[in-house]
Amino acid sequence: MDAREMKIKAATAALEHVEDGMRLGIGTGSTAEEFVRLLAEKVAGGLKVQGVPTSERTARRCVELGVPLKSLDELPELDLTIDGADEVDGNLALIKGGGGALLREKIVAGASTRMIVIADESKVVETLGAFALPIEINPFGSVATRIAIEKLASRLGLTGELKLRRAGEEVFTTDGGHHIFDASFGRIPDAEALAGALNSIPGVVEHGLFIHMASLAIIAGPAGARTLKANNTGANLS
Ligand SMILES: O=C[C@H](O)[C@H](O)[C@H](O)COP(=O)(O)O
Repeated sequence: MDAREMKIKAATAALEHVEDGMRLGIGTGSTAEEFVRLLAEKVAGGLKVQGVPTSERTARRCVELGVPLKSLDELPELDLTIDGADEVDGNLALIKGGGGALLREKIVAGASTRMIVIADESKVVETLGAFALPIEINPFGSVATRIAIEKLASRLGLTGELKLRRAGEEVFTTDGGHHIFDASFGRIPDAEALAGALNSIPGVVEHGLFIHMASLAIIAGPAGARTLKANNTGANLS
């Protein structure tokens, strides 16, 4: 099974959690896009859902494929969000934001009763941090914000490069008009402490640590899909 087939496998299993009439948060990224494609087929077949997209990219894809959309202001309470991740640990703590959608993803997941993560086995780690942590910042005072992040991380025993994300020649700009530092801290033993600390820096808009947000991860590997719940419990799906 190649990488795309694994994403499809996870997205297919996630679709089983979608029920008629649901208000659905719809994630961003290549795995979430497989979910959108499969969801659109179900919608064409009569399934009634209302989706809230986590990015302009996902919104465009939903419109192209005919998935009905609402804004989060129109639909501020959601039943379920299905989204991808860059890393997942055994307690379902996540790193997200590789596609730059972390802020809207976190707002949408926070407005949802449940969040299900879909990913392939390559995303599962023992300790978060091999993937550089996206930190969304306000462009104003970004040098001061960088220094504040570095000082604070160092107090937690973390050091590493903070790379300003670029899109070709330009600085990458998020849907919210912000910039992103990708922080290569390496292993993050206490993600909760880092998350809290980053939230205390005024120039930090949001960070890609999603802790205690997901209730289930559907992980697809060459042999099939399995579920992962907090504290390493879960089951094989096929
Ligand atoms: O900002 C992007 C998101 O957090 C994505 O869900 C994450 O980067 C995973 O994307 P993919 O499914 O393409 O690996």
